[in-house]
Amino acid sequence: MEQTIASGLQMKVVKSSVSRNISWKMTNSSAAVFGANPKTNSYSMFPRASYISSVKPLSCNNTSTPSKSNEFITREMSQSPESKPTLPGLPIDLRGKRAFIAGIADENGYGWAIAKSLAAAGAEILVGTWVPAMNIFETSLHRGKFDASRILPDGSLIEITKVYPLDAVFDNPEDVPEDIKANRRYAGYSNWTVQEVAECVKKDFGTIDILVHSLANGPEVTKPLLETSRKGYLAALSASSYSYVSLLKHFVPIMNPGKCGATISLTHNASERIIPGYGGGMSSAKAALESDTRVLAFEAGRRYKVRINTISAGPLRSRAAKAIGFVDTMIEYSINNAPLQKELAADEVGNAAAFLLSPLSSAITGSVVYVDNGLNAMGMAVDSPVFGDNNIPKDN
Ligand SMILES: NC(=O)c1ccc[n+]([C@@H]2O[C@H](COP(=O)([O-])OP(=O)(O)OC[C@H]3O[C@@H](n4cnc5c(N)ncnc54)[C@H](O)[C@@H]3O)[C@@H](O)[C@H]2O)c1
Repeated sequence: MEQTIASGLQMKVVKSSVSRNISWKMTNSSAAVFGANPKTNSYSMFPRASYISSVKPLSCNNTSTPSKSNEFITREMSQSPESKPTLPGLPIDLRGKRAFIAGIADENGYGWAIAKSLAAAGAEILVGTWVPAMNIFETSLHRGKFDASRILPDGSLIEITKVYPLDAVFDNPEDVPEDIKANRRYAGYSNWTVQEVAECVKKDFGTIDILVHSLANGPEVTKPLLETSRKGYLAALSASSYSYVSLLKHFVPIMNPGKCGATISLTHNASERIIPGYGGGMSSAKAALESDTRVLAFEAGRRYKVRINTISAGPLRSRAAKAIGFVDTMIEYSINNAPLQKELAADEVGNAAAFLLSPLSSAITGSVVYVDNGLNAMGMAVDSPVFGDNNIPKDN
């Protein structure tokens, strides 16, 4: 029996009448595979050596028909170098696309990981860096401090075409107060309000295809909401939510529409669940960001054919997260309680972002996409000491 399971891909199903096992054999060569590499437990969106010459389902002793053929394919990859691809597979191909990523100031955050995934898929990378962090970021980049983290899956180093100074709290020069103008950390930089940065990008490159908002700031994040000042609360919303509205307002008009005109932001589950310690109005800011994602998806979709999504990411030891003060505990909590018991890697968020910013997700907009090992789906902390030795199933 032969079945076509993907465009042009032919698969031969050989059924043994004795064992009822089913083996799958690729005819007409092989397929590029996305997902986890079973040997290294790492994740990749790149075909590399992921070509199949012969595929068997892992455990189908008691089944007569395979239910998830793609899963079988992904798990049992033959990495034989002799295997030659004759079909292109299903790549995340962003060659010829230009991305602007707001919110990179070092190699440890989600913005950097997203930049790497987009670059690995072929996109040109422009970066917006918070003005006070600009000097240290550019210096470190040029001195090679990030070189070890610049390596892409094919061995090349990510190239950032241009870094723009940006302060996403200010829309245009008229908004900038005197104390900021006089601040020595802003001295020497110009054109860093959102409107000016968009104008500079337009002048330098004409258009972009992809916009990433990977920034947040809550000056009173360590304070409980009940103790947060009005000023602190509004500052959190200004830097972490309205900044996305402002970026879209100024950048969407220079975005190429269609399947690749896409933007994402990064949110946190504190928007919809109580996360004690994520204070200072930051939970409110993430709730606003998620609500805005839906409204903006409608407006930008109708007017500009641009897609707007947000990734609700699990905990990562970024500079911003360390400022909150308990990110290690959050990581441990997630490992103990999430369906997938592993530490979330930044590139898992980067790869999900690349998908959401690629034509492969051309019908997804207005969505909150969870990339958190499934923690958001839990309704109970299975490691709670109140359960003691009671019969709570913690795993299978
Ligand atoms: N790290 C986590 O555990 C986690 C979890 C879920 C969501 N997120 C979100 O991911 C996004 C990226 O954060 P991260 O954790 O990777 O930390 P990060 O420190 O790498 O990124 C935050 C960036 O925001 C920039 N920034 C702050 N104020 C700014 C301003 N006014 N204008 C321009 N840039 C400004 C900082 O310079 C920094 O580069 C944020 O939206 C954050 O809330 C993080």
